Amino acid sequence: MRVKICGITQPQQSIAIATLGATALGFICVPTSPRYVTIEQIQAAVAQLPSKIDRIGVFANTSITEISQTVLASGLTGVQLHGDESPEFCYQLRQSLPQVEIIKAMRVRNLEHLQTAANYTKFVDTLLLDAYHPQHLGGTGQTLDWQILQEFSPTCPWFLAGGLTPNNILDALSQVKPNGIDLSSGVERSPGDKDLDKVALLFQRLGNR
Ligand SMILES: O=C(O)c1ccccc1NCC(=O)[C@H](O)[C@H](O)COP(=O)(O)O
Repeated sequence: MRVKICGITQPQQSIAIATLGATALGFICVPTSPRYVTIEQIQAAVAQLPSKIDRIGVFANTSITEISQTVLASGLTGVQLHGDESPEFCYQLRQSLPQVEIIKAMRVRNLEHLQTAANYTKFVDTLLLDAYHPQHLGGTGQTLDWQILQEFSPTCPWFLAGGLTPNNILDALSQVKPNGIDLSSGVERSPGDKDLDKVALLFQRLGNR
């Protein structure tokens, strides 16, 4: 199973988290986020990472030009779209960045909204389901209603996100079967400062999953 730890801001933490078992690290490229990192900070954080670790830039409601420039300058291997991007936008982004993984995040409000995920699967590599919050785009610590996800089986791989912690991860995975999980505030001391003890506990609880 893929494990993405999102909202990395410190180079030493990126190496430590990869060593503990993360398969992907997420870098927030949304300027209003307390976890925002510049291109230079991403370059520093990925410089020493083994090449097998996916480096995902998280963007929201920005232009294809800005995303492409950031990806090319910082060596990101994937883009996570966390705003209100349309399927058409995902298609256009794929034309600009054909080698880069495109992840569309859905901030799930209800079952009806979840059904719109099917509109994206032709144009993206991966979906990510996060909790909806009226004021904040992500990193909120709010959990999804896992019960409504029990039947969710899109035609592309997907990540479960939203309020996951070392304490609730096994409960979540007993109810839903995603291809990957994504955690941010549940393994943090404060926004952008990851708690390596919590990250270690997460991987201990995950065992060989
Ligand atoms: O984390 C942020 O600050 C953020 C800001 C704007 C857009 C997206 C953001 N995070 C996206 C993520 O992938 C988080 O890992 C995801 O929302 C889950 O967060 P959490 O509930 O804290 O585990």
